[in-house]
Amino acid sequence: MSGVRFTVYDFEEAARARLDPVHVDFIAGGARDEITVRANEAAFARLQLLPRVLRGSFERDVCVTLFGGRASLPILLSPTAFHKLVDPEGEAATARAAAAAGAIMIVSMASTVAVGEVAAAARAAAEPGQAPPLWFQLYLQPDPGITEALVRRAEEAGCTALVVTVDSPVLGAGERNRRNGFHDLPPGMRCENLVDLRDGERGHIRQIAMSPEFSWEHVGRLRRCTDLPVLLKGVLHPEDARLAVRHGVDGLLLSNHGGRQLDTVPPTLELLPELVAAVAGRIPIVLDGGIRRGTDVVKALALGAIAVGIGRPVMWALAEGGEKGVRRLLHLLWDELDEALALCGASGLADLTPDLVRVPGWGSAPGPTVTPGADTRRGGGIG
Ligand SMILES: Cc1cc2nc3c(=O)[nH]c(=O)nc-3n(C[C@H](O)[C@H](O)[C@H](O)COP(=O)(O)O)c2cc1C
Ligand SMILES: O=C(O)C(=O)c1ccccc1
Repeated sequence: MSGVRFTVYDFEEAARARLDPVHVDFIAGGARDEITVRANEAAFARLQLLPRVLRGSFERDVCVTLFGGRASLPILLSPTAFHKLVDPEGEAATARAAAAAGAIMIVSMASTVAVGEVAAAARAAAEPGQAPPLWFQLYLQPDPGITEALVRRAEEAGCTALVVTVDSPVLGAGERNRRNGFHDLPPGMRCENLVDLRDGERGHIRQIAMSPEFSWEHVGRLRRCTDLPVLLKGVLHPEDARLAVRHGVDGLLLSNHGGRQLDTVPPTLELLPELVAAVAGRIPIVLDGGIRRGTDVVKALALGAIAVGIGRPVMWALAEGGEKGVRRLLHLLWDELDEALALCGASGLADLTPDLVRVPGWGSAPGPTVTPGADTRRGGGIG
């Protein structure tokens, strides 16, 4: 049905050929001039890799443990809404592919399959007892009862972490959708996690409330209402990262929403060193935005991310070939990552250190935390 896909970009091309252009715009689009959308990918292209040689990296391992859960690769499926738009099985197909690959999937609050069903699909696709962790993303809701009900649904489904998206006090990313008149899910699809939580508005794209009313107090409240690890998605300012730690947040998903919220914010990769310095090892940082290659993963991990997330590539792969498409995508990225490790002389993710990346020209490793040349003596010198 589908041809060989050699790169993430092949999935995008195939998906574009297959999808309604309105849905292509929904997926590809970003806020306003889409400056941040472009900047995310460009930041990875700009950074250079400086590999080590002769490090005996015949056996390589890219497994990662996050909040006690193990994944076969440090690439998470970032939360994306509306998978049924591109595949009839929607998030269930995505979850089967993620589970088969041993990848952590973050189920969107705006999923078109209920989180309990997504979890069941993941369990069914994994080796017995081997289902990789499933996390749940949510937007705080003005009615605290709705927020709590969502948390309970995620817990009951067996999700092992909550990801609270805090970059959406209002919904961004509107212009392409407005131009296209894309405001509603088509008939037969709806945000299944919200069903029965409130009346009316079902199937409407805005049935999820986004509100600028929230403050750190609400994060504290959520923190107290669950034992699950809580991550914040969309913290960009280092001062907010410090506040997150102070409010008992367990991790950050450093994200600019794929350039879909505030336009002209910096690419996430460029913010990573500052945020790593701000949290100072107290909580892990996952980064998303613009990851398209194994070398992109290497760069993010070298600069201190524990793992990365992918958003659009998952949508493209699901559109291209359903469950199998997402499986192929994850296999392809795993393969690229493994190759990049080998070429960098790394045997594992711990070998990915800041000295492996450089800014062009005369640069040393980027970011304020890194002293030029500081890592060159790692593992002992020859003298
Ligand atoms: C079609 C689409 C839907 C998204 N839906 C959500 C969502 O429901 N919740 C959320 O927190 N982020 C959402 N995001 C943002 C992603 O989680 C992620 O931050 C972003 O896509 C990463 O950038 P990338 O697409 O370059 O990989 C969405 C992104 C896209 C492209
Ligand atoms: O499109 C998005 O980026 C997004 O986050 C979203 C959230 C809820 C419903 C639809 C899309």
